Amino acid sequence: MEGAVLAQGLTKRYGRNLAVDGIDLVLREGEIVGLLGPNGAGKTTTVGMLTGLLRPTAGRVRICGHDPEREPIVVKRLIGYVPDEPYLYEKLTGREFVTLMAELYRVRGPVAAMVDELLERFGLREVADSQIGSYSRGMREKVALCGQLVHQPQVLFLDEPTVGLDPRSARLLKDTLRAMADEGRTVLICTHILEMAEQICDRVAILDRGRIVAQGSLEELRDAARAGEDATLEDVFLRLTQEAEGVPEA
Ligand SMILES: Nc1ncnc2c1ncn2[C@@H]1O[C@H](COP(=O)(O)OP(=O)(O)OP(=O)(O)O)[C@@H](O)[C@H]1O
Repeated sequence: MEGAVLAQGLTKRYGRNLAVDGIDLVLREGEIVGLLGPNGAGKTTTVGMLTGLLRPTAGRVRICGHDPEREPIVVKRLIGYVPDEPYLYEKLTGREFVTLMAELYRVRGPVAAMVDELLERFGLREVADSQIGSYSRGMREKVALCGQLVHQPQVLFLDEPTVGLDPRSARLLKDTLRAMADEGRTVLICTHILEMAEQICDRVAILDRGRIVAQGSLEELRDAARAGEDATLEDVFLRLTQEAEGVPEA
């Protein structure tokens, strides 16, 4: 079963630095998966390869059965990707930007109404006709997200999605992602915010120095880390990443 996202032996080497070291990952339809790991663990590099933006040194990627290297257009239509610092056109208004994204993705149907609905949902109606250059950090994140939701991607990749969001917007994002998953879509979230992963992810994979050191539901990770029932994801995360670094337990 290939799932919505498949990585097999996925590897990226930068010179002598093995940034991603042969990881295997399967994401199924309808699940929200968190990719967690300390700084420099290889999360962004992994997502770069899954989205076809970075060429793997070795290994195989499939998105809904398609190869991002051989079928880049097909794969780009299927996915959405919001990087941690999205590239935005400062001179465009929010409405123009999301409309442009809809056009690039050849969205059919009532595009203007779809764009309005997204901007409204993310509380951007009042700034919809202002230039993105004047937006706050959170507004920029939200408009970038709208630009990647307008074509209703089958798989959505988000890098550090809630960093600039206020609690209401973070909640809205979580509800939106859950609704997507309920429709059978797949979401991969790279995050440092363990609370967010705990609240929203069906499953997490913990990446450390380019390797997946554990993956599963929070309960499964608690078992893997031999942590007690009341252990938080933070406890589990610290224990697993410390073990991988050979740091003795306190
Ligand atoms: N373009 C590049 N050239 C050389 N090395 C790189 C490049 N991009 C990433 N790396 C290295 O690859 C490793 C993984 O980096 P990556 O950005 O994927 O980590 P990350 O888990 O996303 O980190 P963070 O949480 O800090 O964003 C790091 O050692 C980094 O220095």
